[in-house]
Amino acid sequence: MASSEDEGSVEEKENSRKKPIGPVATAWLTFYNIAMTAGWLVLAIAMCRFYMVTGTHKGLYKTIQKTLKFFQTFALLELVHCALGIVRTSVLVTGVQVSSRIFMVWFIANSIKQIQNEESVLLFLVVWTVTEITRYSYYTFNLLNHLPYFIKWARYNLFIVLYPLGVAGELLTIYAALPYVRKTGMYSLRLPNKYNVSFDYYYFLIAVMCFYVPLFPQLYFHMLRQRRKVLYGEVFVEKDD
Ligand SMILES: CCCCCCCCCCCCC[C@@H](O)CC(=O)SCCNC(=O)CCNC(=O)[C@H](O)C(C)(C)COP(=O)(O)OP(=O)(O)OC[C@H]1O[C@@H](n2cnc3c(N)ncnc32)[C@H](O)[C@@H]1OP(=O)(O)O
Repeated sequence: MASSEDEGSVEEKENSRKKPIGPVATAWLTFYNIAMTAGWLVLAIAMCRFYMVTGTHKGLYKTIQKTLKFFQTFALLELVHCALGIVRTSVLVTGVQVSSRIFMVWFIANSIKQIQNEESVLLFLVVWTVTEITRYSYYTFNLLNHLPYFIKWARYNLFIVLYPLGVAGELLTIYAALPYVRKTGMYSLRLPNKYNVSFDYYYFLIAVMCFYVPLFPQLYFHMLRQRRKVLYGEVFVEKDD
């Protein structure tokens, strides 16, 4: 994940690392990004409609959960894209980002119905939706070589505010889930059992919250570096392992 500025680096060095992707990969990525933009747009419209009709966020998660689970799970393909080398992103950075989202959707929001109406759930839903519409439309227009500046600007500026807000929404939601998890002992394995293994989901969730402390800054600084590269043309050279 670590990358460093190399004083002697030149643009050719950076460009020489850019492997052109073939037409099949380009066609697939274009399809994937259009589908994801559309999916998150559908979610945005469903959220707005729900609020306009009911005047509250209560019940929103239940209404949009199928679409959310489908498109957020589909994002696992981003790991495949990195692993195949058809996008120039680190598997590690993408892995942390995607796994934390999948975890929030499947093991928190989907599993613990009691927290689905929390304001913090609404917060991360709105933040994710704005982020993903911007991000996937950026990738789409970029692949088509017709990138409007406002989308580029939004992709590399909005995250400055949205990332901390999204993280706050996720952490507050996990925090709200703790009492329920402790009371019910869900997903926990107590001794004695035939596997002779004990697992406490409550402490696991506390550990996950702690993982945000070292991992979130890595993602945030990764995005700040991308921002400087894309908006201001600064050249970074990845350290070879
Ligand atoms: C099991 C329990 C695990 C628990 C872990 C607990 C710890 C978790 C800590 C982390 C917390 C994260 C919280 C997070 O969920 C909160 C939010 O998301 S809030 C909303 C704000 N978020 C964001 O803005 C980030 C959104 N996500 C991303 O941007 C990416 O996922 C990320 C990997 C972070 C960065 O993307 P990337 O490295 O790809 O940067 P670029 O977009 O600049 O792209 C780099 C180059 O790759 C090309 N690319 C990438 N993807 C595509 C694609 N789909 N199609 C086409 N091209 C693609 C892109 O164009 C760039 O190419 P080039 O350099 O040639 O221009």
